[in-house]
Amino acid sequence: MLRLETTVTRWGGFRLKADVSIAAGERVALLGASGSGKSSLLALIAGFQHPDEGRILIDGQDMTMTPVADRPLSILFQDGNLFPHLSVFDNVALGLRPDLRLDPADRARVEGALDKVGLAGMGARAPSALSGGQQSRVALARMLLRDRPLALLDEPFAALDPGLRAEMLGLVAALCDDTGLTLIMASHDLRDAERLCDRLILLAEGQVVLDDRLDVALRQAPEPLKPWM
Ligand SMILES: Nc1ncnc2c1ncn2[C@@H]1O[C@H](COP(=O)(O)OP(=O)(O)OP(=O)(O)O)[C@@H](O)[C@H]1O
Repeated sequence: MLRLETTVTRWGGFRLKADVSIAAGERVALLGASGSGKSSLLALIAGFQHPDEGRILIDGQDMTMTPVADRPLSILFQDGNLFPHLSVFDNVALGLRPDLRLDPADRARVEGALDKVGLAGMGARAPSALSGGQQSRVALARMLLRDRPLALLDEPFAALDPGLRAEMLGLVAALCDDTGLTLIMASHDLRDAERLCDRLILLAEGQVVLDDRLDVALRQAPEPLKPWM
């Protein structure tokens, strides 16, 4: 579903190199120290940045220079996912109709998505009237409606307490099970990765230093992973 064909990207002294294939339905955790290149790699896949060398293929199509909006993916960041001046309902509805022109069937789908993430009846509220966990759920409901086959998550729940974080990761896992979503999640936390992902890519200084099934990596505990265990 996704192939980074020897992409090389340079920013000043930093060089990010990736040669990675991800199959449909895989759930990949991108782990690495601060500054190792996790967000940069996601930005490359999303199309916010373009590589200096190599190609990015999605479903066999060369999308190296394709604009963000034309790539078949949705993105969830740690914050800044919601528009503060729009209601919760409208924030979710944007996933379906960016112009917010909704017919009754669309409105029912938005209500359905809110229901699915446990926010039924909260559509009229402003995002500021929700807790951090609830705000994450709104962003997740929008992702659900966007219905794109590839989801990029950049430490989306890092600001939440451990209980809520586990709950949100469980919700995303259920969503993946339901829809066969392919997922790539940047994280600092191997335990978070374990809750959701089946594959682990470890980055260090812009290079992939480990790429394996998560359960195998946890069992074998190779040297580069030891500090994370
Ligand atoms: N557009 C850019 N312009 C200049 N430098 C950039 C740009 N994008 C990324 N970098 C550099 O790339 C390096 C990797 O940063 P990146 O944010 O990808 O790391 P990270 O692993 O996501 O870190 P963190 O866990 O702190 O979010 C940093 O040195 C950063 O300054």
